[in-house]
Amino acid sequence: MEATSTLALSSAPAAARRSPAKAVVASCHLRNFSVPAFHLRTVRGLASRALSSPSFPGWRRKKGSGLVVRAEMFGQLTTGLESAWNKLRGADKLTKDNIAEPMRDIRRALLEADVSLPVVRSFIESVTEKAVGTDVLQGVQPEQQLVKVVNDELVQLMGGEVSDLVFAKSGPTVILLAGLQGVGKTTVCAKLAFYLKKMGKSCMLIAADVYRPAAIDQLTILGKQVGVPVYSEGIEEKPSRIAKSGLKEAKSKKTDVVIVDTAGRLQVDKAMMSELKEVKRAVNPTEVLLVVDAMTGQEAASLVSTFNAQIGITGAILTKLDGDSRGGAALSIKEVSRKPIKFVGRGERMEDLEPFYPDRMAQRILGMGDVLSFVEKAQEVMHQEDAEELQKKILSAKFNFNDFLKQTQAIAQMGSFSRIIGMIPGMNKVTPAQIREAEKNLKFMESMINVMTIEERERPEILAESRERRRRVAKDSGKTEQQVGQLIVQLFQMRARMQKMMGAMQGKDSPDIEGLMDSIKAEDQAAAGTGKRRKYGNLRRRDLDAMRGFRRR
Ligand SMILES: Nc1nc2c(ncn2[C@@H]2O[C@H](COP(=O)(O)OP(=O)(O)OP(=O)(O)O)[C@@H](O)[C@H]2O)c(=O)[nH]1
Repeated sequence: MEATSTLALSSAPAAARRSPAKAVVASCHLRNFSVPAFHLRTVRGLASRALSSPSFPGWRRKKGSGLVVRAEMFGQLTTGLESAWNKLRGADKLTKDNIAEPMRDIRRALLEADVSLPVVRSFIESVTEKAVGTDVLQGVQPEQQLVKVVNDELVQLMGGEVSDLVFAKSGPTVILLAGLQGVGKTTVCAKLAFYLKKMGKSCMLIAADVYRPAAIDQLTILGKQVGVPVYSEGIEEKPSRIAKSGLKEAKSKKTDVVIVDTAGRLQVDKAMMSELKEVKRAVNPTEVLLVVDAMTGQEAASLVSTFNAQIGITGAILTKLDGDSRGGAALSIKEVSRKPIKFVGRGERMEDLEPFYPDRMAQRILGMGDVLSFVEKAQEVMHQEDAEELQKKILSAKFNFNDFLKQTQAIAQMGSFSRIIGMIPGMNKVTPAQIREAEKNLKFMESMINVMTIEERERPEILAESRERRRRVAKDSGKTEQQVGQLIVQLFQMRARMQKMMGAMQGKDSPDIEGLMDSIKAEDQAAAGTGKRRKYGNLRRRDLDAMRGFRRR
């Protein structure tokens, strides 16, 4: 990684505290990712939506106050590492003496994250050696230099490069999945098929878990859900025979990829291993992937070693990363077993399986978000035309409730809020409680939008001007008139913010929304029964003008 990118990365969290959306864009630019401009706008739009939401108190707290809450995924490790950087504040270069204490913090943070001891030892050794031996670059703070060394070493520790699935040169690619009970094997079968389908591959699932009848039903249901055929012969036949016959059928149907689900056990035992060996012999898989649960920490890494020694595997799939606040498994698997993590599961939904990118993971561990995954998710759910249309609307101050709903749905399709937030630099410190609150708030807003007429959604001005309409929306959605009023103000605030950002990005003068904010605050405190209040309900003339696209500014 170049020095400039380190600087960009290091400054991203600070910038994000001021403006997460800007930081996302800046990170993309500075790090020289070839992200198309309209996607950047989409990202900015999504981020600004979040910014405008009243549900992120941490994002709009007063100037100078810090975010004080912990990250969800890998939060413990991120916080531990932060204390290491802080110890170097004020130093002018990295020396053996001044990095001793930060290195102790890093060591402690890694051990607390359940990274295996030999891995921690060699990591600390290597970071120390590289940090002390490096000349501090002009304009780079020593703590930033250390962050860079730690980042590079974390990437190496997790395998350096992304490890892609290998496909057979001819005939179906066979992926054999193994793993202990309950780690998420059956779910991964379907998630993987869903992922491969998106790549344009045809798939078939083979139900070779004959010990748990429910596993066959579960696979059949999930197969239907993702639109992939499931081959099964019930529980009487031997798994190796089922796998062989399934493969024969897949060949006859010219299926690209066959995924074999096998039985799990509570712990490693001889019977499971010999059965797996038999299935492996029967289908000669291209990939043998061990599914492990991230929450088991370094235990997952030793399981990968054991399975590799006994049956020979090609890689691991790490599930339940969404519930793992420590990170020991992700950091130990490659180093301990020499086998790469190929995919990670980050939730229960079919779309919650992603390739494992060591560099992105390192950035998340360092609290710098995962801009690329965020952009990719946005690209998946936002079509180019939608993004361009949205941009036009933002520029002409026509962003309406339909766009609001569309974006809310796009965000929902991107996965849970916590995942999205975790991907934005500097935003990994939003608490789960704040995220839940945000989700609740969106639902609350949606319920009011759902009862609006088509015209009202398209032209929110008519709602702002008619107290009758607001009353009706309030009544139909079971909310108060004031809540409907607030929602309308919020939409216009959003317009204002988006325009402001667009203006800033294009070097134009940006409209001042502070006035609008003040008037809203004043409105909240205004006594009922004033002339203006009677005319516009709880909205004022100044708000309305601001809403109509800053006509008077
Ligand atoms: N939060 C979360 N839950 C997951 C993930 N992957 C799987 N699960 C859940 O874990 C539970 C067990 O998953 P299964 O797919 O049934 O596990 P299995 O390994 O096939 O279990 P056996 O067939 O008993 O060996 C289910 O409730 C899944 O929804 C993940 O990445 N995140």
